[in-house]
Amino acid sequence: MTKNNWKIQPAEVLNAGPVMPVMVIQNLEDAVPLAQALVAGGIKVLEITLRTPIALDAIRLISREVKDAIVGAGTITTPEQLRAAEEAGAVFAISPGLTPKLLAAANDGNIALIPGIATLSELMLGMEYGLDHFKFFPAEAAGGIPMLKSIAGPVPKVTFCPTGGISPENYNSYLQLSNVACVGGSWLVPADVVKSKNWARVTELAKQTIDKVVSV
Ligand SMILES: O=C(O)C(=O)C[C@H](O)[C@H](O)COP(=O)(O)O
Repeated sequence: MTKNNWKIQPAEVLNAGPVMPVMVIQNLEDAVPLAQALVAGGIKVLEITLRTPIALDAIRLISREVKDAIVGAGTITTPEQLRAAEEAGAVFAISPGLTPKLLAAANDGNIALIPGIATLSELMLGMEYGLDHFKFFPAEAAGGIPMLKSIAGPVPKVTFCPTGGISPENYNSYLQLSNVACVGGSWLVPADVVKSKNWARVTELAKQTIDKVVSV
């Protein structure tokens, strides 16, 4: 489903690569080098969570300076945050869940919303607002692969980005599923690696992860 007012469609975001890093940026000075390191490793789509006070500034900087990145804001739970993310330059927003208010605000706004669902009823509510791409969160805790397979029975035409508990051990199993386009996770940006500003390691980890994707 295409929404003409959105700068980019959810399908494009979820199909731009197999993995989406969930970034928690503590220091603004890390924002651009971290994003560049991920892009150098082959990752285009970045989710910058609004979990830190400088997150919006980080989105602003990365959108301006890392041209090859598709920059999104994560942890969006309110219409106000959605508008702030758009104002900062994000082209999409990801949320851990959904509410009618958030869905309505997204329909009126200019950036794509990829809301989180963990139940069929939440999924059906999102579909009522015209969406067909969702985050499945928290993936492992909410039923993991068996849950996604079960959803594909009654609702086969919806695509997911499972996030929450995804790891180097299980990401390929998720990527094999018919209703999964990509997976998200913080494992791609380990806090200690960022803290030590080891950007080469960030690039290496991204490359290794993409290289090990088993094509379906
Ligand atoms: O902050 C948000 O917007 C979230 O919805 C949560 C994150 O996507 C998960 O916390 C990532 O999960 P892990 O990869 O298991 O660390």
